[in-house]
Amino acid sequence: MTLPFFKYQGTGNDFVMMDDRAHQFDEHNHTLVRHLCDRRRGIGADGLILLRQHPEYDFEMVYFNADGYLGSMCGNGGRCTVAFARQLGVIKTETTFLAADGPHKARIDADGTVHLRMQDVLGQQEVENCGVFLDTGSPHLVRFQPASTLAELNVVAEGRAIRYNDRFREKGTNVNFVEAPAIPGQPWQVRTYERGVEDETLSCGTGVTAVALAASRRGAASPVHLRTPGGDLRVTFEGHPDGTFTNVYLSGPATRVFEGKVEA
Ligand SMILES: N[C@@H](CCC[C@H](N)C(=O)O)C(=O)O
Repeated sequence: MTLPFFKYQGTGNDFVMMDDRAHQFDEHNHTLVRHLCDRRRGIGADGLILLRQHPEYDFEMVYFNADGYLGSMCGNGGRCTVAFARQLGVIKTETTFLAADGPHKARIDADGTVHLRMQDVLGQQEVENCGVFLDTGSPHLVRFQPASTLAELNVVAEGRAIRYNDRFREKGTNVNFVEAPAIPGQPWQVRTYERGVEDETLSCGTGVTAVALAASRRGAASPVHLRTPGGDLRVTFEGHPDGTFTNVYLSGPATRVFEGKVEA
C-alpha cells in the first residue's frame, strides 16, 4: 500500500507524521511502524505520530517509539503535532488536544515557536547511585554530571546500563545526563538516552522538562534554558513547597522537513 506522510523535527527529535483523521492506520502493526522509522530501510525517525479526530478535543496525538510500540507522552512530538495540525488547517494558533497522558493546551507563535503545556508533575525521587527520577508524561532519570564531562560521555553505554538495571529493566526509563551552566542564566546542557529508541536522540522534550524541574533544586529558576545537541528549548513552571510543579510549559521550534509517499 502507498501511505502519504510528512516528517517534522523539533530540535532534532524527528517524527514521521500521518494525518489519520480517517482512522485507517493499524496501530497494532508494530512491524510497519518499526519499518517506517528505520533509518536505512524506511523513512527514518525517532518515532511515528498519528493525528486523529476526537469528539472532545481538537485532535488526538497517538505516539509510537521507533521500536514500533505505543509510547507515553512525547514533548517534542507534541510540539510537532501542533505545527502539523496548523498546517492541515485543523487549528489556528491555540488548541487543546489529547495525548497518552491526558489533555494538553498549546499555542503556536507567528515565528513557529510552539508552547506546550505539560501535565503537572507531582514530585521527584532520589534513586540511589543513579540520580533523580521524575515522570513528565514519560519516565525520566536525571543524572547531574561534573563540569566539562558531558561532551565526552558515552551516553549510549551509560544510558543503557541505567535503563536496563534492576530498578528500571521492566518498564524502562529515559536517561538524561546534565551539565550545569558555568555562569548562572546560561543554558543547562543535556544529552538523552531515550527508551524505545534505545539510542541517544538529539533532544527529548519530556526529558528537558524533567531536567529543568530537577535543576530547580540546584539553583535553576523558571524560565530554564536547556541546550541539547539538537538545539535550545525553554521550560517554565511554578514550583510548590510540597514538591509539585504546575503550569509547566515546554517551548521551542517545530519544523516540517519533508512530505511524500511511502510503499509499505
Ligand atoms: N522524545 C520524546 C520522548 C518520547 C517517549 C520516550 N521515548 C519514552 O518512551 O519514554 C519527547 O520529546 O518527550
